[in-house]
Amino acid sequence: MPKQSAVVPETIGAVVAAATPLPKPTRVFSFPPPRQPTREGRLTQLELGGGGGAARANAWVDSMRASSPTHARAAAVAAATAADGEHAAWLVKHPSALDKFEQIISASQGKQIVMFLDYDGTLSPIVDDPDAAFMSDAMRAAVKKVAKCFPTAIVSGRCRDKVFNFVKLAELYYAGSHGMDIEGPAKASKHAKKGKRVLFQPASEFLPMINEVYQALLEKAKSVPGAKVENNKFCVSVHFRCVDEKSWKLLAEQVNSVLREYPKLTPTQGRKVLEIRPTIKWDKGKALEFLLESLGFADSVDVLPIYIGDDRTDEDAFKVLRERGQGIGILVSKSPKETNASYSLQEPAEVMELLLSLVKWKQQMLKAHSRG
Ligand SMILES: O=P(O)(O)OC[C@H]1O[C@H](O[C@H]2O[C@H](CO)[C@@H](O)[C@H](O)[C@H]2O)[C@H](O)[C@@H](O)[C@@H]1O
Repeated sequence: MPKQSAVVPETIGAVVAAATPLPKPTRVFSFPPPRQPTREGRLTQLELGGGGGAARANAWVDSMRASSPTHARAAAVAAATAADGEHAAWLVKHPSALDKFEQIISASQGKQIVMFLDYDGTLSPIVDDPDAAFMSDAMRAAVKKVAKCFPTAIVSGRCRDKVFNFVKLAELYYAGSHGMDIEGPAKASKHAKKGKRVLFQPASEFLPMINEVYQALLEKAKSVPGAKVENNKFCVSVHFRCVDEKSWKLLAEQVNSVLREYPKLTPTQGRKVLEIRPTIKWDKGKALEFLLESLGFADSVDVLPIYIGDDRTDEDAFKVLRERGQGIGILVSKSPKETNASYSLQEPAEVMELLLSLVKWKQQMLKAHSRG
């Protein structure tokens, strides 16, 4: 009986990565001090098929198939017992944040909680049409309450304006385009004047290139029924969700053919999506650090960042928290996945439950404090 295996982010990359150096990142910014980009979920053009053509595009399509819920479900039916065992073992390593609420609360003793929330799959359910990924009013109300208690930021792969139009809460900070477009606080920032919000866009020089690639991908995707191309300002998403699986390879090859002309762009795999972005050392993890610094917590031990996300790109943020040895990463997933997060939640409904529990706890603390 085949064992259902966790989806390892490096699946696509590992085979070719050994032989393929990362493309040289272009330096377009100097904050914070650059580190090596993570390999997780990031594909070089060669891995996508740019240097080897069809064989590597096949490898990528296989990876997307293996990680698609349809196939995960089929495998789960075939190996239900093994999968249950595996899930139980995974939950021991990444327990439910709801079950371990007391543990989370005790980690926050004497510290300022700062909330970081991914959007798609975390605050909103995954749906076929990316333009219809609305969050519920109840979720919005929960996020609003959270933001009254703790500084709160949305960190999304979406274009910042678009994610703002979904969330519609002016009191939050927003990092769009996988953190490449940040509207953050200026209070404690060295980047702008006191009291004002600042914009930080480390990939701004890529704007013309991204627009060009968006147009080219739009044109190419026309030949693949169901394909959708989304302009996320500093990156572009090519959606496979509504494409017949038989045509995934064709779409991957179309993406290849465009990217071959743009060595400064890198594809990353998300949930039935390929995200094309500038090859710079910037990601959701860097955005988290930037926002913490802007809030005045750069080297502080008195802060507890909590990051909740569901996707491979969120791993960059989980990794930063793990490396800092500070903060709590929570992965939203119904199935076992290789992750740097410490805790898990199954779906957006559980995210909402956790947010409301945090609000309730904070309100009780304030009440107790005011009573003396
Ligand atoms: O960082 P996120 O806020 O999670 O954004 C990542 C991508 O999310 C969106 O795509 C995903 O959600 C869609 C709507 O549910 C779904 O149709 C798609 O298959 C998912 O990949 C968004 O459309 C992308 O642009 C984001 O990059």
